[in-house]
Amino acid sequence: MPTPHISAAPGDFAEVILMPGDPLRARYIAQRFLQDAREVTSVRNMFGYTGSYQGRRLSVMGHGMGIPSLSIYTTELIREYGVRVILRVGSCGALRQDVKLRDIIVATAAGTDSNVNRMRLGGHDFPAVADFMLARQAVEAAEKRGRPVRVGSVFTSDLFYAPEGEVAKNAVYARMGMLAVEMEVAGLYGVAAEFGARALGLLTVSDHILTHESLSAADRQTTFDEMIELALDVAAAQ
Ligand SMILES: O=P(O)(O)O[C@H]1O[C@H](CO)[C@@H](O)[C@H]1O
Ligand SMILES: O=c1cc[nH]c(=O)[nH]1
Repeated sequence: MPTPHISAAPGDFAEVILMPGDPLRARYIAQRFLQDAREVTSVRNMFGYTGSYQGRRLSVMGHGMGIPSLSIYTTELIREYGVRVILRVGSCGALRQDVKLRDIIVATAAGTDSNVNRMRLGGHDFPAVADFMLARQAVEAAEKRGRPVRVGSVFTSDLFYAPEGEVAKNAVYARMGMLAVEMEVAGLYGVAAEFGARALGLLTVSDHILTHESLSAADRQTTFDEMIELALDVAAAQ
């Protein structure tokens, strides 16, 4: 049944879905990589498509920016549409000099300044970790394609434009081993845990917090093919 945020009919989504924040990146992925892609939802222009990739039924849909938006779409996809595997394909800002623009990150875990996972766990800390098999398959797919990836934790921030005190914390996140900052992965892992799905965040570095290099909005929409191909390899293996 349609939800307040998704107009698709029952069965319209595949069990495996790729999710970028940007709905236009979702459209790009559907048009470029899926066979027989069909738009299944467009409420609020948060486009979703279902088609196939290498013979496997597959969906792609935007999840918007920030944990609250992602949580709405992923909860409804899992609970109402039977989605079982969610692969976020996002952008992020590098926190360390050894992480470069356009590097691909397999986000095995995420710290966060958001309170949502504590709300899920009675006020306690939640281990926001990726599904191990999905992470392993992503790393294996990268090795097979001869494509280097960074594997490690990221920081999921509620604020894109952080006040000075919060910006200063970027150095702490880096010191604590985090590779990059973005805005959804910790929330995705919390939703997946609560509703029994499996999830992985793959990220491409679009900005550098230390060097201030950055990609354009157009680049973020259409030039993440190397990461998307890895996500498709993982999706095809489910
Ligand atoms: O490019 P996406 O997937 O949207 O990811 C990153 O970009 C947005 C901020 O510009 C946030 O959603 C952040 O997580
Ligand atoms: O959340 C994000 C996404 C991309 N780049 C950043 O600096 N932050």
